[in-house]
Amino acid sequence: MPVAAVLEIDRVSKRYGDVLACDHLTFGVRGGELFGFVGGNGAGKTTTMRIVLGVTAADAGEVRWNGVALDHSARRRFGYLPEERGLYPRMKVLDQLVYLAELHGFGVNEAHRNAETWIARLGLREHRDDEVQKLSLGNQQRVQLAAALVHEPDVLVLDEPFSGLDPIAVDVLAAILRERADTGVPVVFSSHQLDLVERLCDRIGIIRDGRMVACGTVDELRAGSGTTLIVHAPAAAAGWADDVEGVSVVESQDGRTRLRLADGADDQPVLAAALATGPVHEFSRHRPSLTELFCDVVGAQP
Ligand SMILES: Nc1ncnc2c1ncn2[C@@H]1O[C@H](COP(=O)(O)OP(=O)(O)OP(=O)(O)O)[C@@H](O)[C@H]1O
Repeated sequence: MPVAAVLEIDRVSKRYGDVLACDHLTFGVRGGELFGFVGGNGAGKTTTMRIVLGVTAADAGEVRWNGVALDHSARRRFGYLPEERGLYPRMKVLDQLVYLAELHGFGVNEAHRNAETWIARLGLREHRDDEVQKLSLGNQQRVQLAAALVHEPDVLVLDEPFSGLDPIAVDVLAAILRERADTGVPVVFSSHQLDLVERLCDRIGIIRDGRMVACGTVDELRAGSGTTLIVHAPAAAAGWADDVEGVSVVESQDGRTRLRLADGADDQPVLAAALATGPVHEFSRHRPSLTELFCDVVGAQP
């Protein structure tokens, strides 16, 4: 696979009646990268992934793989976990995975080998001869994941792959996705589990109303969010920081105040104002979590 392998979503738009599900949406996922695609309910994640896989047609824009607009044969090399899980309910797990690998051009022996490999990796050995419809939801999800992986795809696009998995399966899948990325595959997945996304992903894109509103590493997202200060001054009366230039109070409780420092503003006047109230037990800069960054970006007025 070329080093410059990249999946590009370029100014993709899609309208459903009054709803603009994707609005000139643009981002790229490089080979070897784990990319977390996050956004509130109805933000446009599933629509974007469907467009990437050709399940839904875009009104405008283009999706490219290695610089070339995607066509059917390129998409055959993609692994896709759709939101609407699409397995054959009465087919047995092993048969289903072998069948899917064969559909993607694998010979029968290789298809069997791959199917058995993913059945083992995803903890499905005891279910390999069960009908999919008889499995628990979490185990059906594991089969669906195996179905996305069984043909050794060049690109992975996974719509909420972690949903419904128990904590052990979450760890197994996290390791699998990292491993796939380490072989040069671009991996993009959506999730509402932001702690997991923060822990796992190299870069993250936050989508709101069909538009990419923040994209980068967690540190890059933090850099764009301004500085948060935590001050613990037990004797401070309410409103102690109101007259300090360049800060706004986010919340204040029991002498502990969280403040937002404007870009370029000096934090020392804040410390001086806090000391003027009495003892200061804590004065620190807070590194916001992805969940906090997400709430800032998604909760902000357009
Ligand atoms: N087939 C459709 N017909 C009409 N509207 C649609 C269709 N598919 C999606 N939409 C609308 O497009 C918008 C984006 O939906 P989408 O499913 O892409 O969001 P999402 O980010 O995946 O949300 P969630 O996190 O809830 O799964 C929503 O307002 C949704 O109602």
